Amino acid sequence: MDSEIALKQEIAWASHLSLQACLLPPPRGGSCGNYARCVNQILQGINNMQLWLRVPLEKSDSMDEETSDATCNNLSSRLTDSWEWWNSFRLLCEHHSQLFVALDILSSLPSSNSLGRWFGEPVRAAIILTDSFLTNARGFPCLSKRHQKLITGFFNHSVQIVISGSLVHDISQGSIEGLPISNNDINFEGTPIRHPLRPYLDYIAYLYQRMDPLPEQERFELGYRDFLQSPLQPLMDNLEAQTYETFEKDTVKYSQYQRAVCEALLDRVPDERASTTRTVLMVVGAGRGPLVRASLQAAEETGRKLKVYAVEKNPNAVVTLHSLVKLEGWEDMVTIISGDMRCWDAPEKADILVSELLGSFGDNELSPECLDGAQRFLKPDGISIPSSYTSFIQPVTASKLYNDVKSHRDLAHFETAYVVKLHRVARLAPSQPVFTFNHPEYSDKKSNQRYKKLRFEMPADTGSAMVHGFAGYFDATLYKDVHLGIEPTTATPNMFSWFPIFFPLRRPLCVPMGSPVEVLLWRCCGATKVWYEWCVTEPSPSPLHNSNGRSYWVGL
Ligand SMILES: C[S@@+](CC[C@H](N)C(=O)[O-])C[C@H]1O[C@@H](n2cnc3c(N)ncnc32)[C@H](O)[C@@H]1O
Repeated sequence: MDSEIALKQEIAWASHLSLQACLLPPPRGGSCGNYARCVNQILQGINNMQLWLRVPLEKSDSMDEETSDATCNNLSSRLTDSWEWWNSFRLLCEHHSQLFVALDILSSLPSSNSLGRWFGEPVRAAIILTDSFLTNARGFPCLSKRHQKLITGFFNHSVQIVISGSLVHDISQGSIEGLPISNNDINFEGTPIRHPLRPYLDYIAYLYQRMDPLPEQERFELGYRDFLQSPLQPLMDNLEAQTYETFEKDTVKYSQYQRAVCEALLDRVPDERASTTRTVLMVVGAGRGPLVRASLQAAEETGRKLKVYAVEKNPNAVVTLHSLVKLEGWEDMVTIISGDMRCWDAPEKADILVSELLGSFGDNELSPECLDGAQRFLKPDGISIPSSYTSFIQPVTASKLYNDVKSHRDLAHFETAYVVKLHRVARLAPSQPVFTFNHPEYSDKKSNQRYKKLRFEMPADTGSAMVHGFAGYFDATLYKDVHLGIEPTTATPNMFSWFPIFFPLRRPLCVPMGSPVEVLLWRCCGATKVWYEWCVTEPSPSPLHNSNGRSYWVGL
């Protein structure tokens, strides 16, 4: 019962001071269920108060103690890792969005995979005990390489660092001398004073200062981290000027396209015919013209002659496209077509078809359906850039995303795929390919419907984990060896046009250590829409998500 009394005292103190957060000591010898019940009452009773549950980053003796509570008894016999304790606790609190974790960092650390799980959990603070510090050659505190890496990871995830314990390093000789003295080190009489734990703080500050600054693009994207966005619908909707403007800033994407067009032109037109052959290239879904520019630059670079058709269905973008062609003096080379590529009656056939109709999950902006229409006017031996694209998924812990979806309190939001700059997530297993589309595709049996069953095995030393959904990516082959994509292991460096996609699960899936995760995904096509359905079958079945596209679909 000690811990319950401590808990009540802590809460009383915190609410008296109108604190926003309160750090809960772990229950010692008390009842786990009763403790959770108490926390639930507080979470319900005090609006907006955050409760930070203190969990050791190791197996803790307190967890093995006999308790009177059945839940806790079962728990203690099963527990091999403190994540399980936290998990049981948050299940008892129904994934409450105000319940957070403060991790006690001890001198030994679990494996990297085991640690990695915490980056998808709501960790607010890391409490480093002074006896976890090592001693460097000069007698000062320092941390092991693994601890340093962990702390840097916490900095990257805005986890507050707390130093706790007593001074266990004898640094009397070098205390003040040689170290900068801040105003906080001087008392009102001007005499230098130091907090006894100051050497530990200095070391943590040193680790922070040593970190590489965020690249400019990452800084720009800070506000998008873990923020759920609805995917674009460039076929059904007309994109706004601002959206095109953002696309056009991504020079990496266009230089990959330029490289692909260069290689295609060189393959298609040998040097001896370069001055006599004019290649017909069609940019389908030209937007405001960046791929037209990249194609013309490729022609100049390779010394090939080009005739370009720019097909675009968004009338607003077509206006800008006309201005661009006039401004650049491309009138003799570029013909603008205002209309939908699926029903355009082309006056001639194309040697090369260039498009960028890709979503975060590759086919989710309906590139397959659009290019099916466009391949009618590609020569039988013509080239499509991209020539193929594949989607990928992997299971993730993402408690913040789960709570954000849950906050809408409806089914539809749990059956929607979101575009999101993933940050506070733990990627639990390597990603695997889902659906592939090739272009052109002349097969009689051609269908854009797909079905895939995937089985993910988490590394054995991860332990148990919580899956809140699946992160999705794509990789596209533009032409031969030129690719672009966002799949984490092969992602095109410095390209920022796409964030990953996230398929949530209605009920978070608890995966026991060593159990595989089996997931089924469908791409379904109707007369007016395309949609995905998904479910999990192992370790325990989930409901089928988005049956018949009832919650989320992409309009044709
Ligand atoms: C993702 S944007 C790419 C725009 C531009 N190519 C770029 O890279 O910046 C896709 C463009 O294709 C256009 N689009 C989509 N489906 C189309 C269709 N069926 N026919 C013509 N244009 C289409 C959209 O209006 C949009 O401008």
